[in-house]
Amino acid sequence: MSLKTSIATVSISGNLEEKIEAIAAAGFDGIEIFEQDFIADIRSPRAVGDRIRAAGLEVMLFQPFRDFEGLPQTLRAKAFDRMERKFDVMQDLGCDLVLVCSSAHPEALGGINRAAADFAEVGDRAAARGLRIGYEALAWGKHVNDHRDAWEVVRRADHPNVGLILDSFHTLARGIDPETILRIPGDKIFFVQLADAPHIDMDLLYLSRHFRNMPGEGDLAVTDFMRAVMATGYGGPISLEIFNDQFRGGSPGSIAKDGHRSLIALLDDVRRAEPEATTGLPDLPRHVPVKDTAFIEFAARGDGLADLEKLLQSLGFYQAARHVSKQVTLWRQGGIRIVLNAETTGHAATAWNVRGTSVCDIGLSVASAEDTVTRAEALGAKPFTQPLGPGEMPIPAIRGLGGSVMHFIDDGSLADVWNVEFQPSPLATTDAGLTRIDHIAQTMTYDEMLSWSLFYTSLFEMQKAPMVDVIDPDGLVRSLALATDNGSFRITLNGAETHRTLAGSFLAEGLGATVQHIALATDDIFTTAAALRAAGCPVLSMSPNYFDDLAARFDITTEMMARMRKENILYDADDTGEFFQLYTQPFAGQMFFEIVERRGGYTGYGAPNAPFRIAAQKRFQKPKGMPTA
Ligand SMILES: O=C(O)c1ccc(O)c(O)c1
Ligand SMILES: [Mg+2]
Repeated sequence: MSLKTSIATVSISGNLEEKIEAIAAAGFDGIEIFEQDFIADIRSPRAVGDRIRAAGLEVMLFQPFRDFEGLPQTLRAKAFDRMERKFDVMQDLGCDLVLVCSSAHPEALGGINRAAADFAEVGDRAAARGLRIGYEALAWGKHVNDHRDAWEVVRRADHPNVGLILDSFHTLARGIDPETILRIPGDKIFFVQLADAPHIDMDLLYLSRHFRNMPGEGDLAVTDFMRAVMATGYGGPISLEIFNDQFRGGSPGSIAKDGHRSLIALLDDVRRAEPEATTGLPDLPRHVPVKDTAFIEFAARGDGLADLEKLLQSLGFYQAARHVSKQVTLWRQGGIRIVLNAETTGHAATAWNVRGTSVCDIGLSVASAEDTVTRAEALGAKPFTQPLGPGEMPIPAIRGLGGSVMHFIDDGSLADVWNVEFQPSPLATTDAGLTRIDHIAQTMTYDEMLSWSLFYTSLFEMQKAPMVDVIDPDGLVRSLALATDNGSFRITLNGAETHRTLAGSFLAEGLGATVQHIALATDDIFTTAAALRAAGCPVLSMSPNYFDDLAARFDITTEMMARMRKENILYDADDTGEFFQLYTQPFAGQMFFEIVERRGGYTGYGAPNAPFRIAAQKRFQKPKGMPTA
């Protein structure tokens, strides 16, 4: 047995035809017809049903039928008539299951037995036509707003054509323990809808209709919910029902693909947590634990290349090797590798043509590069290859953010790549104490953030931190941090809503999402800062007001305050430890490097400092009308 996947038409943008095409292309088995999408279409129910089947999809559910149960007599008779009309449509569509959501009608009367009697009667009418009814508890239903009550109605209706529909949003957003699902026999669950949502304290109807998102994109325990569903022996479809304002305006194709990716990742998690569960999903390698960032590659040429080399030198890097056959150099310091690629053909050249100096490739160290690419492809990522030049090794890779590339290096033969492909230069004698890449910050539009967070969390063993708002003088930027448990790989996603923010103008100028800054770790930021100063590194200077405020907020010794002011070192602290940061001035448009020192268990990114850092950076962007210190 294999679980079938489905998605409600309401989840994606476009007209019904565009939705059908996107859903079929993304690889779903079936579709839930949200009635509004059907009513807005000009085709007959039969033509729509035929079109969906021609696209290779099954019409799995017709929904929603509202305000059915518990009505007083005249309204009740009308509801039954209305149901007969919808049965006509369903038969023409070729769909045998309708979702009845619990009534929110002001005149609906309560009473489990009254509702059960309504369902028993409508069950007979459905049976006469070979149709089935599924009852779903809306979290804001007037009398029934909990799947346990909906199940009691279905149980008492005791009709083979009447079953329960579970929706993870309604159960989890109300804080109902998903383990309660284990009391329901799997064959009485007719359909399962899945949705995640962010943890925002607001009215549930509003949260549900505007902020649902794909499993894994929000904060609900959708995996636990699905585990419980599987443990009942449920074998029906699992379907996404995502009401989301951004998705309604997004690209149908990419939203549908994200949905499919989220279901595969979820089913894989469920199978690992509940080995008895048969999902029908082909085996795939587990979430990839990232050991470290192996390298970061820039596309750079001409003056841009010379500028970047100079900046790297001032940061304590040295040119450690040269590629055997390409115009590519390797720069090192501590455990950090930065590759500068000046080739005029291939991937880096394409990136340079589009964006100029930019990060075109990120290399990660993983246990198995092959497994990583296998999992990525199963989740719908695109593999990346390009013709190998003389002396080059085939390193597994996929497409990442904004058409960039991610390569994977493991301890097998690939670990040799630096010796095989590169000719070493003489060793440097000094450095600035930088040890490793602390994090990579990628900038994108706000609309792309959920998609990329799902990309990373579904492929790698990474956790999301809560989203934070960063105030730019010209608008809001949202920031979402993803990290492995031990901090071996950290990435921050910055979503810009307008082009006037620093992040937004970076996007507009650079033609889309990419790496905006790279944070490098040091064990002693004061020593590093002194080395940078001696080497002429262009450090970003902070406003004196910033340091006055720090002195007021934290117990920092006068001596340390003086050093921080002198070196432009920013500071943050929480219950677990301390954090020191400094920034370079912007280069190549608006990229920059950050230097960080973490003390104790601090795992944040200095978010409280971001508005002041951005303001300082913007002083470089706007020569006119800006006071200078
Ligand atoms: O928001 C609603 O009304 C609505 C309708 C149908 C559903 O299946 C649901 O979960 C919510
Ligand atoms: Mg639902």
